[in-house]
Amino acid sequence: MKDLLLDLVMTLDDIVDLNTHPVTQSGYGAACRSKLDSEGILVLEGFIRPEALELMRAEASAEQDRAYFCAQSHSVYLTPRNPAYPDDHPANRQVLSSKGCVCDDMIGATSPLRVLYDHPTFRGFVATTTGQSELHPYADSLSSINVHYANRDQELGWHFDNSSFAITLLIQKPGAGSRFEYVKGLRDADAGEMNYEGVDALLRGAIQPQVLTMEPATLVLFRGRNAMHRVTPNKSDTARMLAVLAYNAEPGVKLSESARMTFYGRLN
Ligand SMILES: O=C(O)CCC(=O)C(=O)O
Ligand SMILES: [Fe+2]
Repeated sequence: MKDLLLDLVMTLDDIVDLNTHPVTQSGYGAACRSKLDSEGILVLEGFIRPEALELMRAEASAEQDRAYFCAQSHSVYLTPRNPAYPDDHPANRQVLSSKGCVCDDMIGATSPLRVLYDHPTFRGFVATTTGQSELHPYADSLSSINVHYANRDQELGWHFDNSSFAITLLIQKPGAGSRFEYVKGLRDADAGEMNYEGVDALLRGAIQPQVLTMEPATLVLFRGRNAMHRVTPNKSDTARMLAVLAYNAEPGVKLSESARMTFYGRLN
């Protein structure tokens, strides 16, 4: 029985197209790192093999009814209202985000998403590519692997991420809409430079963002801390399904309770 079970669990080789994306080779990680450093985004098309992708898609579809859906208005900076500025100032201007989320504790132990997330080779590749010496899962039971759903008219409003990098994997692409748009280097968070003029110009449509067209099976590593980005409304009846793989540079980190309540509707 145990052997039978082991046979059913996919290996890294089953999940990742290692011919196209040799994550086992340090030279590949180094090349990916220089691309991520120079462009702020790394797009690895066809990263997931078709059978593994189909398994991920079937699992994500099966869990969709249990997703926590929330709609919020928030500022581009994801910060509370700053009373020093008027409501229409870029620091306070509100945009809308609406999505469903399935948390880590609902992803099965043998899911290819979890095998990938936990695999030391994959983790080492992500560490090399992002320039971290080590990477750890979240210490809470919800935040490490998430699956996001966007149904018709659901969108992610313009924002900067708090985290230094994000890894996403598109599982299902809708028939129309859900365009990922971004402007790289629009602020310098660590220098405290918020670039209100640039943000205002983007919100007014005076700056045109870059558009990333991605197909299912594409792995994206993105530095969203200083790149303003959004996902436009889904304009079809096919849900957009996207996995987000989150790691921390240090062990023992939990997502804040307020963020867990907002995005997941629960703490554990
Ligand atoms: O859905 C995406 O492609 C991007 C997700 C994102 O920007 C986020 O979760 O912060
Ligand atoms: Fe983001």
